[in-house]
Amino acid sequence: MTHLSVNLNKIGLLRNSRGRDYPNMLTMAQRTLELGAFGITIHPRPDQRHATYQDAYDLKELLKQYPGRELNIEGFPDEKFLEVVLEVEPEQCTLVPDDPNQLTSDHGWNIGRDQDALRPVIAKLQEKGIRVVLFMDPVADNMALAKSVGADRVELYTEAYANAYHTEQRDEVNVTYQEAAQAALEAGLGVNAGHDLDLENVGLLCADKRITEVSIGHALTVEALEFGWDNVVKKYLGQMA
Ligand SMILES: CC(=O)[C@@H](O)[C@H](O)COP(=O)(O)O
Ligand SMILES: NCC(=O)COP(=O)(O)O
Repeated sequence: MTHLSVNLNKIGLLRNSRGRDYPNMLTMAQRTLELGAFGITIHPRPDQRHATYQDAYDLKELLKQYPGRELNIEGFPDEKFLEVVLEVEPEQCTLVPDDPNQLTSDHGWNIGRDQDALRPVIAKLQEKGIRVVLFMDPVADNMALAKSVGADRVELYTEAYANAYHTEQRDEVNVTYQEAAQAALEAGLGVNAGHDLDLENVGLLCADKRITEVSIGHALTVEALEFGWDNVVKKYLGQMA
């Protein structure tokens, strides 16, 4: 079974849009873990508009109550990010080549260009026992390079797959991802996947069992609204009766 790590960035975004701690990140993480999710993912960006660095510390404390479950911290390895991750010691850290002001993640690493910067960062994280994942476009030929800089896993960036899912290109694009996953496995890497996965598209991607873990946040939050909205509106109408 593929592991599900629920990305709580959008809970952070909602919380940060008002001056109080609602929704509460830890409550939502606890509910998620109690429901059986394997892990919690956050992606604190430099402006902390989603998850904050403090969330990383708080979630690590919570995860101690759930042995065998994992905290995955994603982000660009700038000085502050690395300081936090090395202190928090999550089970997994996913390095993502985001610019500081990027709306959302939109490309994988160019390892040929960035290998000299990545190698020492990966080694430092691994010294703390942290599993290191590189966010990668689904290019089979680049998987051996990811292994050569020391990564433990890759995370395949799945926006292109999600975009193709409702088109005639779906199967062809899925094959591209499966080939990239197979190349990663053959290079000795584990395979994660994420970005724009949702209830409709995640099944096909994971069907061939090459993918160990998916992290899902944006669509999961929207789907929670979609599936919960009618119920809650009815409850309010009940209060007005
Ligand atoms: C690496 C990746 O694909 C995710 O971290 C994604 O960027 C989710 O973050 P947001 O929902 O905050 O854009
Ligand atoms: N690594 C991807 C992730 O954590 C969540 O991406 P999304 O589901 O918010 O697009």
